[in-house]
Amino acid sequence: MAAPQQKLEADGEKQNDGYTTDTESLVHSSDPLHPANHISDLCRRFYSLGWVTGTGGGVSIRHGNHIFLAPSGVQKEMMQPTDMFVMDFHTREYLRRPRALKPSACTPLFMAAYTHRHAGCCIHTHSQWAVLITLICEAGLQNSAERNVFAIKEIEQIKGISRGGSGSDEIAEGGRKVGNLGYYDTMKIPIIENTAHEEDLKGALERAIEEWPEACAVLVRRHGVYVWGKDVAQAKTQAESLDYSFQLAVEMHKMGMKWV
Ligand SMILES: CSCCC(=O)C(=O)COP(=O)(O)O
Ligand SMILES: [Zn+2]
Repeated sequence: MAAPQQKLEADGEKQNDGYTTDTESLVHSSDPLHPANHISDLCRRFYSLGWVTGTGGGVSIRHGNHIFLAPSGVQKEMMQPTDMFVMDFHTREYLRRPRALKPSACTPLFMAAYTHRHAGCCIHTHSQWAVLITLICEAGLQNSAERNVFAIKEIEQIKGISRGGSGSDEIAEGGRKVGNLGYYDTMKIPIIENTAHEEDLKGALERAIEEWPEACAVLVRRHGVYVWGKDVAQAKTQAESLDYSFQLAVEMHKMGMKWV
């Protein structure tokens, strides 16, 4: 006869560790592209790029109506699939909450990208290139319109950036252009001011998303960048293309060259 704990597990009933055996299937998969596995893998890769060091930054994936989120304040490159939180997109209720962990403080920001841009993935980096470019814009540009946006053109890598924010639609609403930026287009990424607590960035990030409908990212001064895409591949391509552009602009600035 099964012991009481085994009986509960067999029935998928609520255990005293905060989640049911049913919810465990949300994070167990042999598929490396399953969101729980994918987030763990991406964070290890992003750690080596300096994007998620010292527990900062992170990645979230939307899979149907399930939002996969990492825990807060943990070493992101050490995470396991079983550390993931899973939230229902519509009810905002957690379907799975690992015991003794808190969901990422970036959760309201990731949710803004899912809600307002129909994103499938959102990446938050603490890349030093992102931080430096916000400082250069702050220090070098007197005009507030220029101070609060990073703009660059005639750099091949901006072809990795979608014209339409998330790039989720073949024909964008409101007559917006589709596809990726061209060599002679100008890529513009808004910059918002940092706040004492990550979650307090939500209002400014939502305003920037509304004001810049073609932007696929928002820079946060002295902090990093939030980048999204219609799926993981697009979010990752855009995060890489942006980081390349930030680094290039910083190096150009050091050589006294202008990037626009
Ligand atoms: C040194 S990390 C400070 C918090 C932060 O900016 C961040 O991106 C990480 O938040 P999380 O809650 O996901 O650890
Ligand atoms: Zn952060």
